[in-house]
Amino acid sequence: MVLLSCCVFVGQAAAQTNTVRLQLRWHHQFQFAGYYMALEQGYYHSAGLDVQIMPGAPGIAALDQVLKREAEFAVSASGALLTYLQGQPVVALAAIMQKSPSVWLVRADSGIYTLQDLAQKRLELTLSQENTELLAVFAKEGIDISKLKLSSSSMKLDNLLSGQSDAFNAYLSNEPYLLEQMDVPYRVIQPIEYGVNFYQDILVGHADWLAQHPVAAEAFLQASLRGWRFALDNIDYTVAHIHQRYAPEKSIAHLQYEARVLRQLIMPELVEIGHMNAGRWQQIAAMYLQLGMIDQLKPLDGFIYQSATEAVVDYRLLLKSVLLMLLLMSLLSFFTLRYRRLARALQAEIARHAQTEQQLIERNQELLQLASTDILTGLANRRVIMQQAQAEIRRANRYQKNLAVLMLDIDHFKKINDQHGHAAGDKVLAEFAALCLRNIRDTDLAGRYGGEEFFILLPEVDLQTAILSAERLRLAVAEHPFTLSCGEQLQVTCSIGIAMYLPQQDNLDKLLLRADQALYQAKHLGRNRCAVMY
Ligand SMILES: Nc1nc2c(ncn2[C@@H]2O[C@H](COP(=O)(O)OP(=O)(O)OP(=O)(O)O)[C@@H](O)[C@H]2O)c(=O)[nH]1
Repeated sequence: MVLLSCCVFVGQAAAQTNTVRLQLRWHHQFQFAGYYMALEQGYYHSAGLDVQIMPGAPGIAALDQVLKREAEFAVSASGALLTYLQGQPVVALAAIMQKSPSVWLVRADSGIYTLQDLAQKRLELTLSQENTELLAVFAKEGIDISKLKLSSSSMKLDNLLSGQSDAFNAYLSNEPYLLEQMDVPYRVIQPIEYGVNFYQDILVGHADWLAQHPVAAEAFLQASLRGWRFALDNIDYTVAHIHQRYAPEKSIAHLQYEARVLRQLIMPELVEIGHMNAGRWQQIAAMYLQLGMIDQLKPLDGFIYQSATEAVVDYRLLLKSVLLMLLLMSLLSFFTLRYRRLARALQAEIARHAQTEQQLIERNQELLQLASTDILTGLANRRVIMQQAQAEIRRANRYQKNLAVLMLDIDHFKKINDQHGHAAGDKVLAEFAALCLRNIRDTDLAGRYGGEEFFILLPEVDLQTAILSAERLRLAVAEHPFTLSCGEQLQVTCSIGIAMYLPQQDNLDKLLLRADQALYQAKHLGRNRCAVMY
């Protein structure tokens, strides 16, 4: 809705045609090239403006024409600020020349080299507020202006050439060329060399008119600046047009000279054409105060043009911003979707990796289990039970704890295999292992030593307890009915050798040997019994 109304507003602004008069400050020449080109290139027309460009002439003060409402705009000088400070409703819209072309022109044979040299000489000056910088520079150098020998300018170089005047207020882009054509050597004394640097060729308007026609004012300004950009980018074309259409009395070479000099003063490569700096205007105002041309300073807000159609410009900016925002949002959405898709894919990949890792861990655990477990009985295998025995020996040593071991062997196991088959033997072995586990403590460790031989570690158990445990185990086996798969039940007994770890003087081999000897003794004594080897 806002966008729609702003478009309508802009459209209306362009649809109206305003007649506008521009008063130049001098005869037609390249000095006003931008305005001619804005007209010739149709920039004014596109902006809904019907522009009439009026040349200046001796006796016509461009700024006065605006104040008298004889023109809507004028090309004036920095002196326009003085007019404003004196209370006139003048507004500066743009400063075309960043450096002023106003200079004192003297003959090379005059013996005049400095501003001080000029102080005693006869000076030809167009006495207008537009030329105040040529006087300001004297004041800045501490030279009393009231003592200067000023005479009103003849506007021609004749007096300078004949010696009736010593210095002539000239435009850097104009009179020097004429002297060069006449082969008259000359010198210029520029205010800028003495630190006085006024803007020059200021596009000004009447404050009231600007307030009443904000859209037309802004359109005129922008079209004019566009015209200037075109003119400076196309000097040959512009010069030819000015020569043909406006200033046939000026040669192409003269216009080219003018264009070259003014381009250096406009400085389009360094400064945006028309740029005005409030601080610099303040300095110019301060100089007027120093010269006694004004009593006091005042804010320059009313003098420096502020686009009253900023709303229009803002709407355009808003439109651009909204479009930019939409573009950014689209890009953001695109990347967000893409990111989400990538994130999902990444999450799936991570989950897949985690699952694979888990499977690997489980597989490793299985392998570890397989490597450490006896498959038939589920007990620790010989390698593991021996490692555990070593660890328990170290612990018993370090903490001075008891450690008992039991070596178990099923009696006449060969017969079981022989009479009932190897599978039946396996079943008995598995059931025997389960019986062992059920009859030892959680802290005890059981393993298959090999064949029908088993090994049990009893940490922190003294001999008495070891004997009781072994006996309990033996009885449990003897009383347990081992049931074969065919349903037949077997009575199985076992013999158990008991040995105690002897701190400081024992090792695993010696301990095992004693347990084995005890087992041998138990077998030898008739089986189904326990024996101890000390
Ligand atoms: N079914 C089965 N038999 C095994 C396994 N490991 C060893 N054996 C058998 O166990 C029997 C052990 O016999 P022996 O060493 O003569 O001892 P025994 O018959 O138990 O006699 P004593 O130990 O003197 O009471 C052998 O026949 C082995 O083949 C096994 O994993 N499964």
